Amino acid sequence: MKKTIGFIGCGNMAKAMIGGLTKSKLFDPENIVCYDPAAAAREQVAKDFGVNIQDSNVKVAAQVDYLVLAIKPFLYAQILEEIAKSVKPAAIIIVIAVGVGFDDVKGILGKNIKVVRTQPSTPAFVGESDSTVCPDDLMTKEDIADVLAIFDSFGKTEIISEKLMGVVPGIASSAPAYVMIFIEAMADAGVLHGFPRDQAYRLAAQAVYGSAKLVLESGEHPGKLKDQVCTPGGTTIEAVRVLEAKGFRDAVISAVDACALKSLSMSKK
Ligand SMILES: NC(=O)C1=CN([C@@H]2O[C@H](COP(=O)(O)OP(=O)(O)OC[C@H]3O[C@@H](n4cnc5c(N)ncnc54)[C@H](O)[C@@H]3O)[C@@H](O)[C@H]2O)C=CC1
Ligand SMILES: O=C(O)[C@@H]1CCC=N1
Repeated sequence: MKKTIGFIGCGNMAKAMIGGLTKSKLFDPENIVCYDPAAAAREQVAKDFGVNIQDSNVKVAAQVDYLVLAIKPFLYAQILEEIAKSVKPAAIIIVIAVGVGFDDVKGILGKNIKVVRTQPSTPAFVGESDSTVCPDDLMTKEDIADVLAIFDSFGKTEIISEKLMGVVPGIASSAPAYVMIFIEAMADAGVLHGFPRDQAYRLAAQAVYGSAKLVLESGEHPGKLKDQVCTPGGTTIEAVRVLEAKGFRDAVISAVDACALKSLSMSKK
Protein backbone atom coordinates (compact mmCIF):
# COMPACT_ATOMS: atom_id res chain seq x y z
CA MET A 1 0.00 0.00 0.00
CA LYS A 2 1.43 3.39 -0.92
CA LYS A 3 -0.11 5.00 2.14
CA THR A 4 1.05 5.72 5.68
CA ILE A 5 -0.23 4.27 8.93
CA GLY A 6 0.38 5.73 12.37
CA PHE A 7 0.31 4.23 15.85
CA ILE A 8 -0.33 6.34 18.91
CA GLY A 9 0.90 4.04 21.66
CA CYS A 10 3.42 1.25 21.05
CA GLY A 11 2.22 -1.31 23.60
CA ASN A 12 1.06 -4.89 23.16
CA MET A 13 -1.60 -4.42 20.50
CA ALA A 14 0.47 -1.94 18.48
CA LYS A 15 3.39 -4.38 18.46
CA ALA A 16 1.15 -7.28 17.44
CA MET A 17 -0.41 -5.27 14.61
CA ILE A 18 2.88 -3.78 13.38
CA GLY A 19 4.35 -7.29 13.30
CA GLY A 20 1.67 -8.38 10.82
CA LEU A 21 1.92 -5.22 8.74
CA THR A 22 5.68 -5.50 8.33
CA LYS A 23 5.69 -9.27 7.74
CA SER A 24 3.04 -8.96 5.02
CA LYS A 25 4.94 -6.00 3.49
CA LEU A 26 1.63 -4.13 3.26
CA PHE A 27 3.46 -0.98 4.40
CA ASP A 28 7.15 -0.17 4.16
CA PRO A 29 8.56 0.29 7.68
CA GLU A 30 9.26 4.01 7.03
CA ASN A 31 5.52 4.44 6.28
CA ILE A 32 4.60 3.04 9.71
CA VAL A 33 4.84 6.09 11.94
CA CYS A 34 4.77 5.68 15.73
CA TYR A 35 4.97 7.49 19.05
CA ASP A 36 4.78 6.42 22.68
CA PRO A 37 5.86 8.57 25.63
CA ALA A 38 7.49 5.48 27.15
CA ALA A 39 10.98 5.36 25.63
CA ALA A 40 11.27 1.60 26.17
CA ALA A 41 8.06 0.98 24.18
CA ARG A 42 9.02 3.11 21.17
CA GLU A 43 12.62 1.84 21.17
CA GLN A 44 11.32 -1.73 21.12
CA VAL A 45 9.20 -1.21 17.99
CA ALA A 46 12.05 0.68 16.32
CA LYS A 47 14.42 -2.20 17.06
CA ASP A 48 12.00 -5.01 16.15
CA PHE A 49 10.43 -3.54 13.02
CA GLY A 50 12.54 -0.54 11.89
CA VAL A 51 9.47 1.73 11.92
CA ASN A 52 9.51 5.52 11.72
CA ILE A 53 9.53 6.93 15.28
CA GLN A 54 8.36 10.50 15.90
CA ASP A 55 8.67 12.62 19.04
CA SER A 56 4.97 13.37 19.61
CA ASN A 57 1.43 12.14 18.96
CA VAL A 58 0.78 15.35 17.01
CA LYS A 59 3.59 14.59 14.54
CA VAL A 60 2.24 11.10 13.97
CA ALA A 61 -1.31 12.37 13.44
CA ALA A 62 -0.18 15.08 11.02
CA GLN A 63 1.35 12.70 8.48
CA VAL A 64 -0.68 9.50 8.30
CA ASP A 65 -3.60 8.21 6.20
CA TYR A 66 -4.65 5.61 8.81
CA LEU A 67 -4.30 6.41 12.49
CA VAL A 68 -4.46 3.57 15.03
CA LEU A 69 -5.21 4.75 18.58
CA ALA A 70 -3.41 1.94 20.41
CA ILE A 71 -3.93 3.41 23.87
CA LYS A 72 -6.08 2.48 26.86
CA PRO A 73 -9.75 3.55 26.65
CA PHE A 74 -9.48 6.17 29.43
CA LEU A 75 -6.83 8.08 27.40
CA TYR A 76 -8.90 8.42 24.21
CA ALA A 77 -10.59 11.76 24.98
CA GLN A 78 -7.36 13.41 26.15
CA ILE A 79 -5.34 12.22 23.16
CA LEU A 80 -8.05 13.05 20.62
CA GLU A 81 -8.07 16.61 22.02
CA GLU A 82 -4.28 16.69 21.74
CA ILE A 83 -4.20 15.66 18.05
CA ALA A 84 -7.48 17.25 16.90
CA LYS A 85 -5.88 20.11 14.94
CA SER A 86 -3.24 17.87 13.32
CA VAL A 87 -5.22 14.92 11.92
CA LYS A 88 -5.47 14.95 8.11
CA PRO A 89 -9.11 15.63 7.12
CA ALA A 90 -9.18 12.50 4.90
CA ALA A 91 -7.52 10.23 7.47
CA ILE A 92 -9.25 7.07 8.71
CA ILE A 93 -9.22 6.77 12.50
CA ILE A 94 -8.86 3.17 13.69
CA VAL A 95 -10.29 2.71 17.18
CA ILE A 96 -9.19 -0.47 18.96
CA ALA A 97 -10.40 0.34 22.47
CA VAL A 98 -13.38 -1.26 24.14
CA GLY A 99 -16.22 1.18 24.76
CA VAL A 100 -15.10 3.99 22.43
CA GLY A 101 -17.83 4.69 19.87
CA PHE A 102 -18.09 6.74 16.68
CA ASP A 103 -19.61 9.69 18.55
CA ASP A 104 -16.76 9.76 21.09
CA VAL A 105 -14.28 10.30 18.24
CA LYS A 106 -16.42 12.50 15.98
CA GLY A 107 -17.43 14.64 18.96
CA ILE A 108 -13.79 15.78 19.16
CA LEU A 109 -12.41 15.37 15.60
CA GLY A 110 -15.58 16.48 13.79
CA LYS A 111 -18.49 14.70 12.14
CA ASN A 112 -16.73 14.39 8.77
CA ILE A 113 -13.82 12.30 10.02
CA LYS A 114 -13.89 8.64 8.95
CA VAL A 115 -13.80 6.22 11.86
CA VAL A 116 -13.67 2.44 12.04
CA ARG A 117 -14.29 0.64 15.32
CA THR A 118 -12.27 -2.55 15.64
CA GLN A 119 -11.19 -5.26 18.08
CA PRO A 120 -8.02 -7.16 17.22
CA SER A 121 -6.68 -9.84 19.60
CA THR A 122 -3.24 -10.81 20.90
CA PRO A 123 -2.90 -13.86 18.58
CA ALA A 124 -2.12 -11.09 16.05
CA PHE A 125 1.44 -11.62 17.37
CA VAL A 126 1.47 -14.86 15.36
CA GLY A 127 -0.77 -13.72 12.50
CA GLU A 128 -3.92 -15.29 13.99
CA SER A 129 -6.03 -12.43 15.36
CA ASP A 130 -9.81 -12.95 15.16
CA SER A 131 -10.43 -9.28 14.43
CA THR A 132 -13.79 -7.58 14.14
CA VAL A 133 -14.33 -4.28 12.32
CA CYS A 134 -17.26 -1.90 12.05
CA PRO A 135 -16.87 0.96 9.55
CA ASP A 136 -18.83 4.19 9.85
CA ASP A 137 -21.21 5.44 7.12
CA LEU A 138 -18.60 7.74 5.57
CA MET A 139 -16.24 4.97 4.58
CA THR A 140 -16.24 3.95 0.92
CA LYS A 141 -15.92 0.39 -0.40
CA GLU A 142 -12.25 1.13 -1.14
CA ASP A 143 -11.69 2.43 2.41
CA ILE A 144 -13.25 -0.73 3.83
CA ALA A 145 -11.19 -2.96 1.53
CA ASP A 146 -8.00 -1.18 2.71
CA VAL A 147 -8.94 -1.57 6.37
CA LEU A 148 -9.69 -5.26 5.80
CA ALA A 149 -6.27 -5.66 4.13
CA ILE A 150 -4.65 -4.07 7.19
CA PHE A 151 -6.43 -6.41 9.63
CA ASP A 152 -6.04 -9.48 7.39
CA SER A 153 -2.27 -8.94 7.54
CA PHE A 154 -2.31 -10.24 11.13
CA GLY A 155 -5.21 -12.71 11.12
CA LYS A 156 -8.82 -13.23 10.08
CA THR A 157 -11.37 -10.41 10.03
CA GLU A 158 -15.16 -10.20 10.31
CA ILE A 159 -17.26 -7.10 9.57
CA ILE A 160 -19.94 -6.68 12.26
CA SER A 161 -22.64 -4.18 13.26
CA GLU A 162 -22.01 -1.46 15.83
CA LYS A 163 -24.51 -3.14 18.16
CA LEU A 164 -22.34 -6.29 18.28
CA MET A 165 -19.13 -4.30 18.66
CA GLY A 166 -19.94 -3.91 22.35
CA VAL A 167 -20.37 -7.67 22.76
CA VAL A 168 -17.29 -8.77 20.84
CA PRO A 169 -14.70 -8.85 23.67
CA GLY A 170 -16.77 -11.65 25.25
CA ILE A 171 -16.28 -14.12 22.41
CA ALA A 172 -13.23 -12.76 20.62
CA SER A 173 -10.74 -10.16 21.85
CA SER A 174 -10.77 -11.18 25.53
CA ALA A 175 -11.08 -14.88 24.73
CA PRO A 176 -7.33 -15.61 24.48
CA ALA A 177 -7.18 -15.13 28.28
CA TYR A 178 -9.76 -17.87 28.92
CA VAL A 179 -8.13 -20.19 26.39
CA MET A 180 -4.76 -19.68 28.13
CA ILE A 181 -6.34 -20.69 31.45
CA PHE A 182 -7.75 -23.83 29.79
CA ILE A 183 -4.33 -24.71 28.33
CA GLU A 184 -2.61 -24.04 31.68
CA ALA A 185 -5.12 -26.22 33.54
CA MET A 186 -4.81 -29.11 31.07
CA ALA A 187 -1.02 -28.94 31.31
CA ASP A 188 -1.19 -28.87 35.14
CA ALA A 189 -3.16 -32.10 34.99
CA GLY A 190 -0.53 -33.55 32.67
CA VAL A 191 2.17 -32.56 35.17
CA LEU A 192 0.09 -34.16 37.93
CA HIS A 193 0.43 -37.41 35.99
CA GLY A 194 4.16 -37.06 35.37
CA PHE A 195 4.50 -35.14 32.11
CA PRO A 196 7.39 -32.66 31.89
CA ARG A 197 5.84 -29.16 31.97
CA ASP A 198 7.11 -27.95 28.60
CA GLN A 199 5.83 -31.06 26.86
CA ALA A 200 2.47 -30.72 28.65
CA TYR A 201 2.08 -27.12 27.39
CA ARG A 202 2.93 -28.18 23.82
CA LEU A 203 0.41 -31.03 23.87
CA ALA A 204 -2.38 -28.98 25.48
CA ALA A 205 -1.82 -26.03 23.13
CA GLN A 206 -1.75 -28.29 20.06
CA ALA A 207 -5.02 -29.91 21.22
CA VAL A 208 -6.67 -26.46 21.27
CA TYR A 209 -5.04 -25.36 18.00
CA GLY A 210 -5.86 -28.60 16.17
CA SER A 211 -9.46 -28.64 17.42
CA ALA A 212 -9.98 -25.02 16.36
CA LYS A 213 -8.53 -25.79 12.92
CA LEU A 214 -10.80 -28.82 12.59
CA VAL A 215 -13.91 -26.70 13.32
CA LEU A 216 -12.83 -24.00 10.86
CA GLU A 217 -11.74 -26.29 8.03
CA SER A 218 -14.35 -29.05 8.26
CA GLY A 219 -17.33 -26.72 8.71
CA GLU A 220 -18.87 -29.44 10.90
CA HIS A 221 -20.91 -28.67 14.02
CA PRO A 222 -18.62 -28.69 17.10
CA GLY A 223 -21.00 -31.14 18.79
CA LYS A 224 -20.53 -33.66 15.96
CA LEU A 225 -16.75 -33.28 16.20
CA LYS A 226 -16.97 -33.81 19.99
CA ASP A 227 -19.02 -36.98 19.44
CA GLN A 228 -16.34 -38.32 17.04
CA VAL A 229 -13.88 -38.35 19.97
CA CYS A 230 -16.22 -40.03 22.45
CA THR A 231 -15.83 -43.81 22.06
CA PRO A 232 -18.83 -45.54 23.75
CA GLY A 233 -17.65 -46.68 27.18
CA GLY A 234 -14.28 -45.01 26.48
CA THR A 235 -12.06 -42.42 28.13
CA THR A 236 -13.32 -39.17 26.59
CA ILE A 237 -16.91 -39.51 27.75
CA GLU A 238 -15.58 -39.80 31.32
CA ALA A 239 -13.98 -36.37 30.94
CA VAL A 240 -17.14 -34.98 29.29
CA ARG A 241 -19.24 -36.30 32.21
CA VAL A 242 -17.01 -34.49 34.74
CA LEU A 243 -16.96 -31.24 32.73
CA GLU A 244 -20.76 -31.24 32.56
CA ALA A 245 -21.06 -32.08 36.29
CA LYS A 246 -18.69 -29.18 37.15
CA GLY A 247 -20.71 -26.74 35.05
CA PHE A 248 -18.07 -26.16 32.36
CA ARG A 249 -20.54 -24.87 29.75
CA ASP A 250 -22.29 -22.63 32.26
CA ALA A 251 -18.95 -21.29 33.50
CA VAL A 252 -17.95 -20.40 29.93
CA ILE A 253 -21.32 -18.85 29.03
CA SER A 254 -21.37 -16.85 32.29
CA ALA A 255 -17.79 -15.64 31.76
CA VAL A 256 -18.48 -14.52 28.18
CA ASP A 257 -21.69 -12.84 29.34
CA ALA A 258 -19.87 -10.99 32.17
CA CYS A 259 -17.20 -9.80 29.75
CA ALA A 260 -19.78 -8.63 27.19
CA LEU A 261 -21.84 -6.83 29.87
CA LYS A 262 -18.74 -5.03 31.16
CA SER A 263 -17.86 -3.98 27.62
CA LEU A 264 -21.42 -2.77 26.95
CA SER A 265 -21.39 -0.78 30.21
CA MET A 266 -18.15 0.91 29.09
CA SER A 267 -19.88 2.02 25.85
CA LYS A 268 -22.70 3.64 27.85
CA LYS A 269 -20.49 5.63 30.24
N1 LIG B 1 -4.52 -6.41 24.94
C1 LIG B 1 -5.53 -6.91 24.24
O1 LIG B 1 -5.75 -8.15 24.17
C2 LIG B 1 -6.45 -6.01 23.48
C3 LIG B 1 -6.43 -4.65 23.70
N2 LIG B 1 -7.29 -3.85 23.00
C4 LIG B 1 -7.28 -2.41 23.22
O2 LIG B 1 -6.02 -1.94 22.77
C5 LIG B 1 -5.70 -0.74 23.47
C6 LIG B 1 -4.24 -0.83 23.90
O3 LIG B 1 -4.11 -1.96 24.74
P1 LIG B 1 -2.69 -2.67 24.96
O4 LIG B 1 -1.86 -2.55 23.75
O5 LIG B 1 -3.01 -4.01 25.51
O6 LIG B 1 -2.11 -1.73 26.12
P2 LIG B 1 -0.58 -1.45 26.50
O7 LIG B 1 -0.61 -0.93 27.90
O8 LIG B 1 0.27 -2.63 26.19
O9 LIG B 1 -0.18 -0.26 25.50
C7 LIG B 1 -0.64 1.05 25.63
C8 LIG B 1 0.53 1.98 25.30
O10 LIG B 1 0.04 3.32 25.34
C9 LIG B 1 1.13 4.12 25.76
N3 LIG B 1 0.68 5.45 26.18
C10 LIG B 1 0.34 5.86 27.43
N4 LIG B 1 0.06 7.18 27.42
C11 LIG B 1 0.21 7.60 26.12
C12 LIG B 1 0.09 8.87 25.49
N5 LIG B 1 -0.27 9.97 26.16
N6 LIG B 1 0.33 8.92 24.15
C13 LIG B 1 0.69 7.82 23.44
N7 LIG B 1 0.84 6.61 24.02
C14 LIG B 1 0.60 6.50 25.34
C15 LIG B 1 1.76 3.32 26.87
O11 LIG B 1 3.10 3.76 27.15
C16 LIG B 1 1.69 1.91 26.31
O12 LIG B 1 2.90 1.54 25.64
C17 LIG B 1 -6.69 -0.63 24.63
O13 LIG B 1 -7.61 0.39 24.33
C18 LIG B 1 -7.38 -1.97 24.67
O14 LIG B 1 -8.74 -1.87 25.03
C19 LIG B 1 -8.13 -4.33 22.04
C20 LIG B 1 -8.17 -5.66 21.77
C21 LIG B 1 -7.34 -6.62 22.48
O1 LIG C 1 -9.32 -6.47 28.91
C1 LIG C 1 -9.42 -5.53 28.14
O2 LIG C 1 -10.02 -4.51 28.47
C2 LIG C 1 -8.84 -5.60 26.74
C3 LIG C 1 -9.85 -5.45 25.67
C4 LIG C 1 -9.94 -6.74 24.94
C5 LIG C 1 -8.87 -7.52 25.51
N1 LIG C 1 -8.28 -6.89 26.48
